[in-house]
Amino acid sequence: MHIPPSSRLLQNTKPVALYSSQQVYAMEQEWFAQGYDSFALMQQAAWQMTQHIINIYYQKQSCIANGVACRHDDRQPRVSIWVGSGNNGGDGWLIAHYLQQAGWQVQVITVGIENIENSNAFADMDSAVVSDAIKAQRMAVAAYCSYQRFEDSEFVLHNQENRLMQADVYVDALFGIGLDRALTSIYKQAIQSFNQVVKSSHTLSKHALVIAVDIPSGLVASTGQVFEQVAIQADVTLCLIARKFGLHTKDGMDYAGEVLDIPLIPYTKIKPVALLLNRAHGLSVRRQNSYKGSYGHVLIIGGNRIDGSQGMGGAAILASASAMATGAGKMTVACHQAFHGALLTSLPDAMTIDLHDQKGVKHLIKEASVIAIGMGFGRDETAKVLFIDYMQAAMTEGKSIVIDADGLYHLASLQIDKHSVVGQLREYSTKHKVCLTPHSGEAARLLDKSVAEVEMDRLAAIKQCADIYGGSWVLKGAGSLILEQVLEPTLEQELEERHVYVCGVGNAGMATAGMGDVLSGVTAGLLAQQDLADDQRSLRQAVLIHGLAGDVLVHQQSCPSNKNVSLFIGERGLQAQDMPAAIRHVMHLITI
Ligand SMILES: NC(=O)C1=CN([C@@H]2O[C@H](COP(=O)(O)OP(=O)(O)OC[C@H]3O[C@@H](n4cnc5c(N)ncnc54)[C@H](O)[C@@H]3O)[C@@H](O)[C@H]2O)[C@@H](O)CC1
Ligand SMILES: Nc1ncnc2c1ncn2[C@@H]1O[C@H](COP(=O)(O)OP(=O)(O)O)[C@@H](O)[C@H]1O
Repeated sequence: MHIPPSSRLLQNTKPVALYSSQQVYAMEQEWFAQGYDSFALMQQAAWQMTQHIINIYYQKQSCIANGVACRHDDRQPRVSIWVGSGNNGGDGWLIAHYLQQAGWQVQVITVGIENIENSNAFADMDSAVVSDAIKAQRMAVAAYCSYQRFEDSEFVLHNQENRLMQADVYVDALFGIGLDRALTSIYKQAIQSFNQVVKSSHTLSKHALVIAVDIPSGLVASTGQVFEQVAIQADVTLCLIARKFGLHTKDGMDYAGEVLDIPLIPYTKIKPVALLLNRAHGLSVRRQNSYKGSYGHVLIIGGNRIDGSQGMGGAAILASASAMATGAGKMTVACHQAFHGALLTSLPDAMTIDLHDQKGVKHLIKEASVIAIGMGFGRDETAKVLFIDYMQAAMTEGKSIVIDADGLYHLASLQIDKHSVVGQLREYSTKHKVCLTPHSGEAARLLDKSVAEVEMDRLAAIKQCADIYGGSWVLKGAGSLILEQVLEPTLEQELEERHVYVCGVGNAGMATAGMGDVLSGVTAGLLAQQDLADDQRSLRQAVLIHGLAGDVLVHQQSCPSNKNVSLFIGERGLQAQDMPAAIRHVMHLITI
């Protein structure tokens, strides 16, 4: 369900625990070890999903006229249920059975099932050798649910466009959490046909409903990966037992639709792989008796121009404007002199210094409370020397540090050189705040991997980055991941695995140049404000404020006061330069 950002801002939405497939299997095993029966659990799952399907369908069909619900269409709904050979398919067979009992017209399409048993339906039901999926299939077949094999050439050739196949509701029970590798061709074909059949069922006045059992088939529950962009496009996902990590990061966000939980088994002690965050921490109001020095001094080091190549002054401008928009007290920008004029035109509140004035910049590092380094910093050898010099100065002075973009590029190359700065940084980050903000391309370089490898398992990638370099990390992208360093941890904290957070806000309008510079600015701006509590100026708070600001710009209903503040832009055409105004707005809305 799309939650308007206003509710994210104002409601007390708790973090949602997210789990991997392996963890959900472990929960099931814990449950069965207590003596509970697996087929009973499947029946319970299917029964609850059936009730949801009926309710969702009629809710969609109904309109409220003068407070009275009226239906558009009184004929029995048609449902097409696509089942695979595993337990997800078992759920599908039982849903077919229950919906047929409820009077629905049911058609089951099987994929990857060789033999459908239609005799001795209840024989051997208790035998351990009969899998739950087979038991479910036997029940549905014995109840005369009609079914058809997808593999039958007749189906593939004639039925895709056949109007008889069209349904009001499509249920995807091909794969659940068992999908762990790229799809073989028959499944790929089946998923593509499913999406096509759904599309051809849509009419001008009616949109067929797609419901995924547990997770849309094609989407990997533990990673959010979809292979070759082939997955079921669901309107609603009925998520069984525990919320899957893959529904909220990467491709999951494009395929899952609204996610409804069906918990089935009570509380588990298994620690989630991540927590989904939708809401920023409320900010405390400022003391009236305060001055600019109370809110910190941010030094942005970036915005370089290498002779004969493109300039990157915009990166420093965007980062500094965003840091100021969070409420930082003072700002100095160390950028190439060529950009000082442009910077002061757009941000007269900032002070400037030449990026190459090493003595001057190092003096300012002493003065500043936070340095953010790397945005448009340049990647040549001279820039690398400056990077090392400024990093060492910042560490000597005990400053909070944000490293982004070209700063991360240099860090990766220093790791290859086995330069002492990397070790120093890891050690330093155990006592001081250091935030590193790569996207997957930058993370790949830092880990000496391909981008595809990082994307395949973003959770593993962010953990590896933190292990190698220390500090707090965000791995940017749809559903950014955040892993924060605990400063001077107790022995207990050291042993305990840290939480990874998933950012549940933000939108694809933010996939545009300069948005990362904005995030570094927000991160530095918050860190500078020492009147705020640790949670209020953490890296995850920065990522949330950044995402919420993007949402404020894209969703008109996002903030009640938008009527007066014309912030609405929409996804296409949103620019990084639009963000500071929205950041200010979010800062205001979350101040309590
Ligand atoms: N075990 C239980 O008690 C419950 C399980 N439930 C359902 O069971 C599902 C999990 O069932 P399964 O573990 O059988 O897994 P699936 O039904 O998701 O997958 C089944 C099979 O597909 C194979 N497979 C994986 N990737 C493939 C690919 N790319 N191409 C071809 N075959 C591939 C796997 O090896 C496995 O044999 C859950 O998602 C949920 O829907 C629910 O009924 C709740 C209770
Ligand atoms: N589809 C999306 N959904 C949510 N956030 C996004 C999306 N695309 C980009 N963003 C966010 O926008 C920012 C882009 O950063 P980055 O790729 O570093 O941009 P640049 O290098 O141009 O500054 C990140 O914080 C990222 O998480």
